[in-house]
Amino acid sequence: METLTAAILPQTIRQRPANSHKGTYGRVTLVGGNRNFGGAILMASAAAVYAGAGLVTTITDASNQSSLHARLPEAMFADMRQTTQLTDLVAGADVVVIGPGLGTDDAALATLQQVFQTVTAQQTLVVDGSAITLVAQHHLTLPAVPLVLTPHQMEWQRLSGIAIADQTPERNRAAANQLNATVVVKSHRTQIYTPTGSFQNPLGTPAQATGGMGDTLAGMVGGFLAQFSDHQDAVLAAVYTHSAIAEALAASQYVVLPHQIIDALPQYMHDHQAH
Ligand SMILES: NC(=O)C1=CN([C@@H]2O[C@H](COP(=O)(O)OP(=O)(O)OC[C@H]3O[C@@H](n4cnc5c(N)ncnc54)[C@H](O)[C@@H]3O)[C@@H](O)[C@H]2O)[C@@H](O)CC1
Ligand SMILES: Nc1ncnc2c1ncn2[C@@H]1O[C@H](COP(=O)(O)OP(=O)(O)O)[C@@H](O)[C@H]1O
Ligand SMILES: [Mg+2]
Repeated sequence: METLTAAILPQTIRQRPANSHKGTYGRVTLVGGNRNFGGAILMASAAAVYAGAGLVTTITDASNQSSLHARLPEAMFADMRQTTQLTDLVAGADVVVIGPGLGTDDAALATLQQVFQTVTAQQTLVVDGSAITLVAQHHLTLPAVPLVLTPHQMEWQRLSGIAIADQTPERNRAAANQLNATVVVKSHRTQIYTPTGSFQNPLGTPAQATGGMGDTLAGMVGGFLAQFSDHQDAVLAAVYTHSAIAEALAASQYVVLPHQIIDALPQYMHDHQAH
């Protein structure tokens, strides 16, 4: 297990070439947010935008449209129930993030299965939150595309069958290999299992223990993957950045809110890009 350091940041976060445009920085489509969990997909979408993704589309319950646009006019909206449009928007993305606030009812399951059938090996799929729980509950087969799973320990228990107390690096490594995915096992000291390595995040604070913190990370992972060509580095740098910003804010705050991490992203990435 390799411990991450700040070296992952300039190794990953490139200076933007002058001759570039929004297409250079990737299209991210995020799917989630039922009637009750609209905030989750809003935070994930905002994290992708503020991390620098070139174009962000949010596919969510129609009841979330005005709050999404009030908070995040940069994101495009599509109704999760309009299945033809959903297929088109998923097919057109470089990175698809599914799960924040998706819920686990029949409609959520149908949406997840449609996304799984649509994604191709040219795209990267980030599976988070409810989507992980649905895969576990319904024994779904994950699509054969580049995959990043971002479970917290309970979601990982559901998916891998490894009880939280038994989630050792050796067992986690074996389960990640079997899933043929990069797995970010989130805890107070998050571990990342990529196809070629196992990494420990040395950062993070209990000030982060608040709803929406993982939704925010999922959006950041999507935003980093869309922009930075080395996918392992993109995931590692997103995890590191999320906790590093939280630690900095926690020096003077009892709790760190997800939107505060999102707000801090552009400056943090500016300050830690390659020179
Ligand atoms: N504002 C919103 O709309 C929010 C929506 N959320 C969404 O709610 C759905 C359900 O996710 P939840 O994670 O809340 O529910 P889950 O039922 O999947 O997991 C939460 C349970 O896992 C336990 N647990 C054990 N180890 C843990 C660890 N290391 N980290 C986190 N939990 C651990 C918790 O105590 C809790 O009982 C997801 O789709 C999520 O995206 C949540 O993110 C909360 C905020
Ligand atoms: N005590 C803690 N120390 C460090 N990081 C924490 C702590 N508690 C939570 N986190 C981080 O917060 C995030 C929580 O993710 P998750 O449980 O999926 O939240 P949600 O689904 O509510 O958005 C993870 O990145 C986790 O590592
Ligand atoms: Mg979560």
